[in-house]
Amino acid sequence: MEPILEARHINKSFKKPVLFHVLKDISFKIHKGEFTSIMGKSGCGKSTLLYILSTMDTDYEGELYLNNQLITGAERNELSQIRNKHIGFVFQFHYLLPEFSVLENVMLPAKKLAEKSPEEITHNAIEKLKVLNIEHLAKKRASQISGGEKQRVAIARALINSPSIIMGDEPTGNLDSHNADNVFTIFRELSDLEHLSLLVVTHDEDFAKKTDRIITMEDGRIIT
Ligand SMILES: Nc1ncnc2c1ncn2[C@@H]1O[C@H](COP(=O)(O)OP(=O)(O)OP(=O)(O)O)[C@@H](O)[C@H]1O
Repeated sequence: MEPILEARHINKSFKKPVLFHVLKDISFKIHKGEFTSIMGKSGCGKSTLLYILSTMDTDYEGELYLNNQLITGAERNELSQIRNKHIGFVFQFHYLLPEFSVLENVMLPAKKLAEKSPEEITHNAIEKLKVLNIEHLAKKRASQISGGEKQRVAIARALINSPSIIMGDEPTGNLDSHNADNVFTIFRELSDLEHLSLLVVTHDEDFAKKTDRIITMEDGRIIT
């Protein structure tokens, strides 16, 4: 099976305040429909790696492939287009625009991509809200909904452009156990039913144990 995402020999160093080799020869593949978690002690390099995998940081050595396309070395505009189209993000903090409605928040990445008509984008956004069982919140302002609901809106927003992969940085880190379980169940279904790939950095061992694979990092390396 072809990988959705492949990292080949990724190395990264921070130059300041002193030279620090933070990622050391990281190589792995993520296949279609695979639900993978990344674990490791604080400071081992998880967020730094996710930043590179998500194409936000281009200052590294090695190669990164998305859908078999080499994206290392791509120009800023091209990278931004690739990111909007193929990668969905869910963070610890939802970063919704509080004064915008739930529907408008979900539509934003599709408007940015500008490939579809406003009618189509609205239709797709409502479909995503249905998938996440929050259609009834469409007209509410993001500031008026609960933390668990906000995270579901953030997931709907991550899905709007039908990405190949969802990347999460501590997506349940700010949620109580009930809402964290809900997020896990949503991710599990996206993986099992929609064959979406998911790559999630987490400190939550219970969450990680239920994923298909755990990548464990230590001191900038993958150890398992
Ligand atoms: N811009 C930077 N300049 C220099 N050092 C940095 C920079 N960003 C991160 N680091 C260092 O790189 C190491 C890895 O940081 P990173 O945030 O990737 O760790 P992490 O595994 O995600 O930690 P946590 O679980 O606490 O979020 C840490 O020692 C951190 O202090």
